[in-house]
Parts: sequence; structure tokens; C-alpha cells
Amino acid sequence: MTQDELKKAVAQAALEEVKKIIDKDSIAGVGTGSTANFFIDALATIKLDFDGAVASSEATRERLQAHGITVYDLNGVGTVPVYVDGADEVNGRLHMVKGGGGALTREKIIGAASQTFICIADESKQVDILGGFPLPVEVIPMARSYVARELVKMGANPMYREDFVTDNGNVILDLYNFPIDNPLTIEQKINNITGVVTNGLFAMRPADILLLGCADGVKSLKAK
Ligand SMILES: O=C(CO)[C@H](O)[C@H](O)COP(=O)(O)O
Repeated sequence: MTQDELKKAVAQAALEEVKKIIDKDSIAGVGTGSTANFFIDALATIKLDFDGAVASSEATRERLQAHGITVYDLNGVGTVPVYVDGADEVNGRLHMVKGGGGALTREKIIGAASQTFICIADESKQVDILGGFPLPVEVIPMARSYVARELVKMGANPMYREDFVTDNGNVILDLYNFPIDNPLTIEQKINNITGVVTNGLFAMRPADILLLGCADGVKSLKAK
């Protein structure tokens, strides 16, 4: 199976999970990225069976609307019953590194506001120790150099993601070669640096279910 076929398979499996949770009045939380895009296309096939969606990025909002799915502001909808999103890396505790596409802050907000977080990923994303994928940190533009110096003190190697502005008008520092042995502590420590909006570690709010696309089928995993 190609990577795209694996992504499509997990997106379809996520749709089956979502169908068990949502009803006509429900709002679905929808993530960002190529795997999430397959999920959006799958979700569109049941668009008459739920009220609408909240989107973790402008790109996702546009794709949902192109399918005729109503997109709501999170402020108007309260708790979201289910959120489906991809990941750049995921470990056995369902902690994730996210934000390769730069949507980490809105993803984290919707994840936090959701009752069930379903992570959809192909098997290449499963790791024992997070940090092989560069960890994104969203930063207020004027704080970029200060935050970079503080991250260097933590042993990280921050690289400015050039020519990229987040949907919130901020910049991204990607942390290369930064093994994340204690995701909970590192997530909080980076978030405590003044000028950081958030970082792409999802340990305080891990996924509840991982649907992992493997050559022999989709596996449904819970945190160990
Ligand atoms: O966090 C994300 C975007 O900010 C994505 O979920 C992550 O980058 C995975 O993307 P893809 O499904 O394209 O591999």
C-alpha cells in the first residue's frame, strides 16, 4: 500500500468512529494536513448527519466549506464531542509531535476543547521517543531571537521557519536534534518561555485513540 492509501484507510476508519459519537446537532473538530484532508473528504459523505465543524486552520476551513460543511467559530460551540487530526510523530502513550504544517496552536486549542481526540496516522509516524521530527514552536514575532536563545539554553537547536507565517500572524522555530525523553515536562518548560504561544508537543492533552494505518490494516490503539 502507498502512504496515501494508508492515510485514506485511517481516514475512513476515523469516519466510522466519528459516526458512533456524533448526531444531527453535533460539531466535529477537524485537524490539518494531508491525512486530515482525507478525513475531510470522508466526512463530507455524511455531511447531512451532523451540524457542522470547527477547523484547526484556514486551509481546513476552506476545504470543509468547499464540501458544503458549515464551519463554526469555536467560541460559539462549547465542548466539541470529537476531534480528528494527524500527527508528525506519536509514541506509545499517544503523546504527539504536531505542527509540521504550522497549525499547532489552533490544533492544540481544539484538542483541549474536545471530549475525544482521535489521531490518524500511517505507521511511519509511530516512534518510541519523540523528537526525530523537528518540534515546532509558535512564537510572537518580536520575541523570536529571545526565545531562540532560551531554547538553546535548553539544549535545542532552533531553526527559524523562513517565509512562513501562522494563521495567527506568528512565526515558527523548529527544534532539530532534540530528543524528547520527558514530553510532559518539556511541553510545559517550552510553553513557560515568554513570547512562546505554544509548542507542538501534545503530552498534556494526548490523543485518546490512535488509528494507525499499517500494511496489514488499520490498528486502533489506546495509550499504554
Ligand atoms: O500537525 C499537523 C499540521 O500542523 C499535521 O497533523 C501533521 O503535520 C501531519 O500532517 P500529515 O498528515 O500531512 O502528515
